[in-house]
Amino acid sequence: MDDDRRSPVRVGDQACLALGRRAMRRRRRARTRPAQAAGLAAGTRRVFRQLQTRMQEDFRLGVIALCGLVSVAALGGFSVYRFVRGDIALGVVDFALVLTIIAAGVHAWRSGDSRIAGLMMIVANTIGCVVVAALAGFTGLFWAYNAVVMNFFLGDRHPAVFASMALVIVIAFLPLPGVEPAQRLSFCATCALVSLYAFVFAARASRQAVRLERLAVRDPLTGVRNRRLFDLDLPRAVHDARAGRSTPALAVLDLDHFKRINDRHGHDAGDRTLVGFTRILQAGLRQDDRLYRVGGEEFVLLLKDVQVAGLTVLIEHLLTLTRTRLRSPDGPVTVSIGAALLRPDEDSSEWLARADKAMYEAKTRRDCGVISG
Ligand SMILES: Nc1nc2c(ncn2[C@@H]2O[C@H](COP(=O)(O)OP(=O)(O)OP(=O)(O)O)[C@@H](O)[C@H]2O)c(=O)[nH]1
Repeated sequence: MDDDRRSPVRVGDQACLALGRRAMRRRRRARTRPAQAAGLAAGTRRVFRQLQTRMQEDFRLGVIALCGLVSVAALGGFSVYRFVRGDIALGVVDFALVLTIIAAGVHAWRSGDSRIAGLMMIVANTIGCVVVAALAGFTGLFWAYNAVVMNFFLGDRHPAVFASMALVIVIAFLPLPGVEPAQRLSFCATCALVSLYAFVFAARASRQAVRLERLAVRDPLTGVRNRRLFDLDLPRAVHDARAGRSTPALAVLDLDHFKRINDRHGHDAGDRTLVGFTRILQAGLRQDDRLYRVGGEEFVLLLKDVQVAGLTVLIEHLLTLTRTRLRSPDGPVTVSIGAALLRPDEDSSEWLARADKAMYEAKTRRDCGVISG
């Protein structure tokens, strides 16, 4: 009885000891693990995080990456299989497709231009399908269904429709080894139908995606970019500046005595003033300048390429535009602006804090701009 009661404890003890020994071994290994390995793991995690973020932001890049990976694995496998079986020509085609998909993926990742990469994959898919059908005959035709569906997600609808039509027409007339006319007809009809369904689905999905994207990044009242997008764009601007691609500046704009408009004339009058303000600002900005609403009556301008002189002129211009054009039921409205050019050694939050501080300095006088030194 005693033994029975003690035995689970003993087993537990042994298990604990074993766990303890394992933990000690792990700790010892961890102590001796070279710092390089830790650095490599951190680097890999960083790349995965970057990949995840970019794929979430760019729908097409996500499709290219995921479909690309699956296609590379599948076609790579087929390529090896074909070489082993002695189908050198088909093996070469599959291998060329794998290389094109990798090249397209790398291009999309490096340049951020997923459109060209998608187009490259559409062209490769279509030509690949035709060549495979011409070489393999009936069995080669099945790859076309894959390709036509993928095309609608890899690129815009127009090139995808064009590629699908071209594929069906070419297959309809191409001499194919061992393919009966009825099989060919059946393939062309089903492939055209699959393309049509893919087109309808892709068109709806892309409309929804655009709508959702707009809802996610735009301020519903004024239609300008929102705080969420600003939080994403700000570190990107710092990154671009570090890479030597731009000399950016930030300007924080805060309407003066805005509460008074709300209090005296109601919230709707305040809303109309905010909308009017954004219209006026947008009229005075360059195409590359980005305007965000980050709070109630607080806006931020992210300017891509600017120097102190240009920034001074722009701020003067915006102060004048607002003072002379923005009207509320309470009379003319003014704005206070604080700005800061990015310093080489600061991060995004330090940069924003400097621009914010400059705005609070401007607020002491109102209808005024201050550029952080
Ligand atoms: N109409 C309207 N008012 C808003 C909105 N968001 C915030 N507010 C109001 O904006 C006002 C901001 O007031 P304060 O921060 O005191 O600023 P202010 O009156 O402009 O004062 P100064 O900035 O010091 O000149 C508050 O009354 C908020 O209720 C909005 O979307 N619409």
